[in-house]
Amino acid sequence: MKQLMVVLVELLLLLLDLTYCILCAALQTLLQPRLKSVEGELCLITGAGGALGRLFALEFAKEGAQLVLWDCNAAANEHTARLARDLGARVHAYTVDVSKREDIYAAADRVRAEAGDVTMVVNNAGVVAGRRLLDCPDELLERTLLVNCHALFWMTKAFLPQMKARNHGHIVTIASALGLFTTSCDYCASKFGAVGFHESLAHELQAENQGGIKTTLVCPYIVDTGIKELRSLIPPLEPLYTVQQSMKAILGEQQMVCIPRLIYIPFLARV
Ligand SMILES: NC(=O)C1=CN([C@@H]2O[C@H](COP(=O)(O)OP(=O)(O)OC[C@H]3O[C@@H](n4cnc5c(N)ncnc54)[C@H](OP(=O)(O)O)[C@@H]3O)[C@@H](O)[C@H]2O)C=CC1
Ligand SMILES: CC1=C(/C=C/C(C)=C/C=C/C(C)=C/C=O)C(C)(C)CCC1
Repeated sequence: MKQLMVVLVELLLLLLDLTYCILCAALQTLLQPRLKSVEGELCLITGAGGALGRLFALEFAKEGAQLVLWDCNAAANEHTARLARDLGARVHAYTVDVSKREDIYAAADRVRAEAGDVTMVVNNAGVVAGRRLLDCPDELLERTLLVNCHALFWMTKAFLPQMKARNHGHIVTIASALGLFTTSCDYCASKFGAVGFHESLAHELQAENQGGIKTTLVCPYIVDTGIKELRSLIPPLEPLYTVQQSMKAILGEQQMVCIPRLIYIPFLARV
């Protein structure tokens, strides 16, 4: 009799466990945003030879997008291109220094002629000087602002007109948690600029009824990509996890994503 009771209780627990799992799965499915398809989209990624840029390229390739890869590091960019082609993607790779406005415009013209109209831009290229203000050469400080912030203006001016003509496109800004609160001078200034740029662009598109053009802001905590200037006591994020979370936000056409969610705390405290 006692043994039968034990078996019954165990069966009941198993049933409860199963119900809980089914409810969780159903809730997750219901709450998950619909993810759009990027099959056939022409997706340009800057800094595609770097750690996150390469992973973005491979994720977009898996999703069926055609790729335009930009990086100032030709060898690293070509390596990403090869990996993406191995996944079956059509890839155009260009060596471009996005700190130079005229280089961006010239490369954009080449892309239009050789690959067609870009429908998605992932502004991912980024640098950091990582020195205290008074110890840092002016050129290094300037470079951070040019690559992380000014380039967003020129990239958008180069590719937004064709998106507007079709009211279709997506502009992604890879900023940083350091675009929401401060630690290092040049990097934070540039990433605050990136966040401000993203927010203003989103407002401008909304005011112009260009609802078909989406914008997504990505603000990750430190990622384990080897940028030695970005260190903290708390362990860094895994690059693949960071990119997969970003992809969910991009394909879900989310306005913004903080990775991890804890980063929303300083963001909300800002208001
Ligand atoms: N790693 C981190 O902890 C975090 C990174 N981010 C942001 O994510 C983005 C990607 O970072 P991550 O992958 O770690 O960085 P990486 O340094 O690994 O990659 C950046 C890539 O951009 C290239 N690049 C640098 N300057 C230029 C330029 N002027 N023109 C074209 N390409 C350029 C780099 O080339 P080269 O190697 O030759 O310099 C490199 O290939 C950046 O915007 C960064 O600020 C945000 C939060 C945390
Ligand atoms: C404020 C804050 C945090 C610290 C964040 C830090 C230190 C972020 C550094 C980010 C960097 C260096 C990004 C590079 O692009 C925690 C611990 C997540 C908890 C939530 C509040």
